Amino acid sequence: MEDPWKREFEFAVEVARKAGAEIRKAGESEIRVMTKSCTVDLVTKTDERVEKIIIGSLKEEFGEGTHCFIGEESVAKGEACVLTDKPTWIIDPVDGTTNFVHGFPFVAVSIGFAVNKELEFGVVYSCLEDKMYKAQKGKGAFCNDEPIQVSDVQDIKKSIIISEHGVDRSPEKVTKIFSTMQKILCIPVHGLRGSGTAATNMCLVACGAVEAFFEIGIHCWDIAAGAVIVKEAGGLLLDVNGGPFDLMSRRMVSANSDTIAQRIIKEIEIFPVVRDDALVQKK
Ligand SMILES: Nc1ncnc2c1ncn2[C@@H]1O[C@H](CO)[C@@H](O)[C@H]1OP(=O)(O)O
Ligand SMILES: [Mg+2]
Repeated sequence: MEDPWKREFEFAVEVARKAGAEIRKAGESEIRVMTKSCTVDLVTKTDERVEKIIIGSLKEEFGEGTHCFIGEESVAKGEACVLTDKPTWIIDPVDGTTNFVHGFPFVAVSIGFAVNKELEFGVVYSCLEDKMYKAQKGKGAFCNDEPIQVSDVQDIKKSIIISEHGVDRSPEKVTKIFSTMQKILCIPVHGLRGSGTAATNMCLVACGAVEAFFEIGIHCWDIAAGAVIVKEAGGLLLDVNGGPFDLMSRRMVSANSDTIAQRIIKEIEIFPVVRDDALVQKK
């Protein structure tokens, strides 16, 4: 079958590479840090500039009328975060901003593309490692052009699981997050990890370095691209309650297999979050 989104996919890879080069360069000079929702929710001029570069390049190439854009920093400034049937780019210019600010070496550019609310392709460029992860629906997943596959480990006791703790430090939420982590750690699993970027975490599931990554609180731009990459590498995505994955719900389990996913889901203590598409628009 003809590939209707080939041009968009190839362009996304090039834009991600260009954005990653900008991030690397910016990391060499002083980084000016600002905050968003709270003192640990960081943003830099680089996040804003790189998002402008990405969206600007895409608009120039594909026009503004037919394509829609959901970008982390544009939403922070009040743009809509609603997925329609139109071709929609879902962008995190700097995933792992806290890592970027501290020089912790995992920072990714994440570009997902959905049509009719279904993800068609995803590109994650882990720019400090120079790893380009990409996948198109039905065409497999790749890292630097080599095919990648999820791990075949089915025994949770032989797994490594990733989770993160987000930016909400209210004691009730932190208690739930750590209680879940404690229960999983004590199954026991081989280890718990976290790279500090959701997009990279998903690529670690996709290439078989870990068996699963789950989180409550992530946003659509953190995981849109990674979702395609995990699926195309043979993995699966679920809601944290075991139901179907919903990109806008801010809840996700990505895993190499249903067995591993269900075992983790048994332990997850769910707490409420406001859906991405329920965020109040400021514009
Ligand atoms: N409120 C939140 N809760 C959980 N994860 C969040 C979050 N806000 C951002 N993240 C993302 O989760 C990972 C670390 O927890 C990063 O990918 C980070 O993306 P960011 O660096 O683009 O903000
Ligand atoms: Mg992010």
